[in-house]
Amino acid sequence: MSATVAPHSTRPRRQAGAVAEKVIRRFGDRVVLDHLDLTIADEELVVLLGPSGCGKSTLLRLLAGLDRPDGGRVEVPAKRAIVFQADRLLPWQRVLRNVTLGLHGPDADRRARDVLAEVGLAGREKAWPKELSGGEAQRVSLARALVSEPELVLLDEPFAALDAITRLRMHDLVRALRSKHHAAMLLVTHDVDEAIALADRVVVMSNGRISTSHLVELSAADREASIAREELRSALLEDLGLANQH
Ligand SMILES: Nc1ncnc2c1ncn2[C@@H]1O[C@H](COP(=O)(O)OP(=O)(O)OP(=O)(O)O)[C@@H](O)[C@H]1O
Repeated sequence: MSATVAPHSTRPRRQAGAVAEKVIRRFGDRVVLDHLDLTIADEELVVLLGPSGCGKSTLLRLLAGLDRPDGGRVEVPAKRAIVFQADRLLPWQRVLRNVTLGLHGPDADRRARDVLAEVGLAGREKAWPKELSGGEAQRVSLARALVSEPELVLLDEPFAALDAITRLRMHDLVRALRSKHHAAMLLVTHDVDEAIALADRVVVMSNGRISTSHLVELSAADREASIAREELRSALLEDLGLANQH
């Protein structure tokens, strides 16, 4: 079966933040993605959960354009950004240059400074990556992703290496950035609580496909504590085969 990867911008009208249709990805004999379908609406934040090794990063890499499917169709906007678990900053460049990397134009520095201020790092432009905490380094990674105003942001376990308090601060930051940047987002995590805290929709992957999809129509307060939250949490744990865990 042939595979296509089409940037939206070649089409007259954009349908959604991203579309994966009947996507297949094999590594040797192993079929990791098996006719997977997923649509992400404009400005929607979808969280992807699934057991280790089920193919979450493989899907993200396809949507980022870092890999190609063996079959099916991937339709994504031309402007995309990806943030990984490890910050991947260039150690020999200061914070500002790490953010302007790949940016062109006379206002690149100003835009980078603005986004650094948004992520709470005003005044740290001249710092070296080795001088940053883990949370600060991931803030720089977010700034680098957002500075080009992408229409799709892919986040592969971006907060997994951070301590619990820093992680909660990063959730606040993602919520604040969303209201300003209006990108569609797909965030991979192993953390059901993180999924409920952030998602418009949580999708669960198993056997190479999206097996379930849950809209999260909860207020900010209800995401913290409510019966609906606990019901969603139980449903997600069941989907993941972790129903006996609390
Ligand atoms: N380049 C590759 N070559 C061969 N096998 C690969 C390659 N990339 C991924 N795989 C395999 O595909 C499967 C899915 O990997 P992937 O990293 O997408 O899983 P994941 O769901 O993101 O896992 P985790 O939650 O542990 O990060 C794994 O069995 C992995 O070994």
